[in-house]
Amino acid sequence: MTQVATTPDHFGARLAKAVAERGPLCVGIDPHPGLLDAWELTRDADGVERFARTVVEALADRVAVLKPQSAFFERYGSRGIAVLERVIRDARAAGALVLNDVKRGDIGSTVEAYAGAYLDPASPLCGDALTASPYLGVGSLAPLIATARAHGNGVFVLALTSNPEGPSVQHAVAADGRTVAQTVLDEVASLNAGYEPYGPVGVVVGATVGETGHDLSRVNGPFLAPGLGAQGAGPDDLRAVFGNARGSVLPSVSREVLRAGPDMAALRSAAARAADDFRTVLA
Ligand SMILES: O=C(O)c1cc(=O)[nH]c(=O)n1[C@@H]1O[C@H](COP(=O)(O)O)[C@@H](O)[C@H]1O
Repeated sequence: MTQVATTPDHFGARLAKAVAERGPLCVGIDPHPGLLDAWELTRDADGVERFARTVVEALADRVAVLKPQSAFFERYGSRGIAVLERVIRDARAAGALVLNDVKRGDIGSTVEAYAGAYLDPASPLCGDALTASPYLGVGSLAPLIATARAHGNGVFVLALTSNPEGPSVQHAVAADGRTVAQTVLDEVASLNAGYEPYGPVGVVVGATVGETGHDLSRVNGPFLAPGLGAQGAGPDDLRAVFGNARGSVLPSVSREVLRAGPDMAALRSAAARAADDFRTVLA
């Protein structure tokens, strides 16, 4: 876990390059039943496939990161998972980085299997990164970090989530006086030490969380910032939440952009507008 790689193709470098070229934006592919209705698609694997493939066709050649939310595919069983496989493959082929939003966390020996499923190129579900939950201990995620490093992929660890229930766990104070979230931030910082422009282990900090008093300055990794749009936060909140760390923020929106569909030109303009707004605030 102390190995440091600063080769240009580690995930931090790949993400920084994608953001520089395409703008600071991650678009979530979240085929909510209500969105399937609005797009006049069926609430089944066929509907999800049409939905997700439209997003990929409209956006994968222009946004930095696409983030399929796995549960919306899993709920349709093996056919839904097969759709997810194709979405991951096609989005990456069109040049987007794919962040598998699976929020996995378990004992280390099982985390090893998740690493094989989502971060090893031998798997049909392999993306460029995944979301992970640290509540079995950040150390339990070691197999994810090792597999990510081995293949130039990344991991985004939940720290200060965008939902209102998050602080009851994440602001809890541990025996050493730090909050749970600060412990996560500090452990991730040590995993990213020595990397440039930043390391392959990101953290999730919602744009909704306000000024929490946590120290974000040492993470040396990307910040995934959901909570924008449908959950109420706007671009200006990024300045308040991230302060001087805002140069490493990857804003993430799902419904706010997806509601513009199914028209592909409308999806593209919604994404372009969001990327422009975020670029201005994060500069
Ligand atoms: O890890 C995430 O992506 C995530 C973390 C978090 O703290 N809050 C959060 O909303 N998300 C995800 O980000 C997306 C937000 O969707 P919208 O509210 O529609 O933009 C959903 O897929 C959530 O599961």
